[in-house]
Amino acid sequence: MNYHTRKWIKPEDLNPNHTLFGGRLLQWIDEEAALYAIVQLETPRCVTKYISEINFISSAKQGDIIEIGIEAIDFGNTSITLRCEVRNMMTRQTIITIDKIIFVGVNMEGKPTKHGKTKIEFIADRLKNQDEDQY
Ligand SMILES: CC(=O)SCCNC(=O)CCNC(=O)[C@H](O)C(C)(C)COP(=O)(O)OP(=O)(O)OC[C@H]1O[C@@H](n2cnc3c(N)ncnc32)[C@H](O)[C@@H]1OP(=O)(O)O
Repeated sequence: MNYHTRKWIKPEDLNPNHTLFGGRLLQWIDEEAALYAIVQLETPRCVTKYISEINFISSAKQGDIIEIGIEAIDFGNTSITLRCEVRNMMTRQTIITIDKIIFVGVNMEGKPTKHGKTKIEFIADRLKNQDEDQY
């Protein structure tokens, strides 16, 4: 699991109960997962197809720092399945787990397109392969 993104909980992120608003967290997760899918599938056109059960385990309060973790668990023909875990860096508790977030790569008409990917790729390896192809 890669924890690429950290967020600092500010007043505008809170619910009336003064804890992190769930909708805000889901917005952050959807964007982070979309970016992950875009990088892995190497296409800027990825749409969220399916999000499995969402389990809010603990919360965060103003001033806390949280980190969003995403990993790819399956590659389909046109889809990629991700898993997500968010944790509170202050309390070290897990805030949320989502077992499946499925993105589909689409063409200009919004129709699913085959991506040809089968495993997680790292940008450094892609750059290395590009360099090797050049020389
Ligand atoms: C990042 C964002 O904010 S995106 C905004 C929110 N998302 C959207 O607006 C997407 C709206 N939905 C759509 O446009 C369409 O449903 C599409 C393009 C995603 C999929 O179209 P469909 O005709 O359902 O596609 P199709 O049946 O060919 O399935 C495509 C893939 O999705 C998977 N899929 C389809 N339905 C489901 C489902 N209910 N659950 C899980 N996976 C599914 C299929 O298994 C297939 O994956 P694979 O090719 O890897 O085997």
